[in-house]
Amino acid sequence: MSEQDPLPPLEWDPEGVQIRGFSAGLYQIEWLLVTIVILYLVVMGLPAEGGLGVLTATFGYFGFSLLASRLRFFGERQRWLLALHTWAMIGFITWFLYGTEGVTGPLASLYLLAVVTSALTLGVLVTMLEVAAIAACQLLLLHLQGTEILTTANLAPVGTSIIALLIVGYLTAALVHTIHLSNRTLLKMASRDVLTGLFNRRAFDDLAGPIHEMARRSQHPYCVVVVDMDGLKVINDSQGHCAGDRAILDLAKRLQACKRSSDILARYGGDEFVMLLPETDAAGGKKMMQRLLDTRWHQQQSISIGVAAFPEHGESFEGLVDHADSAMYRSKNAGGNRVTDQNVA
Ligand SMILES: Nc1nc2c(ncn2[C@@H]2O[C@H](COP(=O)(O)OP(=O)(O)OP(=O)(O)O)[C@@H](O)[C@H]2O)c(=O)[nH]1
Repeated sequence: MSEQDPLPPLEWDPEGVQIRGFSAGLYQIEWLLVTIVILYLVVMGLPAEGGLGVLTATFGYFGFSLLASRLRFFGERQRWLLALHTWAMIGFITWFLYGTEGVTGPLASLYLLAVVTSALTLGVLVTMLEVAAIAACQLLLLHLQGTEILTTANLAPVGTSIIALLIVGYLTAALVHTIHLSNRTLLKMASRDVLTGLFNRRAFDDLAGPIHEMARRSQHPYCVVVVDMDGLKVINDSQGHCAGDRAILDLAKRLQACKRSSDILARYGGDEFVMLLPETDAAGGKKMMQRLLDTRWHQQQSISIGVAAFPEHGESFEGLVDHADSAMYRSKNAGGNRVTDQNVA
């Protein structure tokens, strides 16, 4: 609804967005892995024993990563697809090390690629489990090379590399977690009004979009209500801005208390509030706002209210907000403290 991007929509999930974005770019890490492996084979030559197996595994892995990057069947469970990629990476690296120089070779650090991929997307716990799996793979490699694994001297290189993987994995995952938290805080700040804590105008427009779409498809009604305080300037001028702020806060609380949980309430600006009432026609919206006007509080603080409903007063959301706004001004011009709908001439 709102044209003023680039703020993300309210239902924006920074973690989900990051995972989807990372999945789309994952092939770059896998191609880096394959490129390093191929460069190694070009420089060092194919191992005399099992060279064909190493080459087949390399191209097999390359084919897998190409295929897996096209997979979409995991849908929302994109995490599992990412986990599958990292397991395949660990499996391939282990196989490659087995066919070449084993855990003591320079390419043992390739496990870092799998650990960083996991830490960026799958969280601390899964990453630590993957490091444990890598430790098991390294011990298996030592064993397959015929090395006695239960000696301190032989375990030391594996221990050193596992500690490095643990540190990198843990710190990366912790950093990503902090970034998600700050993204959430920023999103909250960008979508809330500072004084009342209600949604701001942009957030309201974003939330209204899907509700309008659903109502349009099902032809179910919804109602837009514009509420404006009467005489806030007088309060500000006579009692000061703090009193004006208190009056705005008070109204926000009352509107909050009168709405249903599915209704959306926002501060549209200044002393103007807007509500969206799903599954409510104009008569229902008017009745609800009249109940609010009938409470004792409004004998002290006057408000003007305008109501417009979909589909009876218009087919576009923006049009309905305009209609509710004009209806609100008609309430104000008629003396305030009343609710008017779009039908009133
Ligand atoms: N205290 C306070 N005042 C605000 C805030 N936002 C806007 N205002 C002031 O509220 C006043 C609104 O003025 P108007 O739009 O004329 O509204 P009004 O005085 O309620 O008059 P009518 O709407 O015609 O009844 C302006 O003086 C704004 O500066 C706010 O957050 N706090």
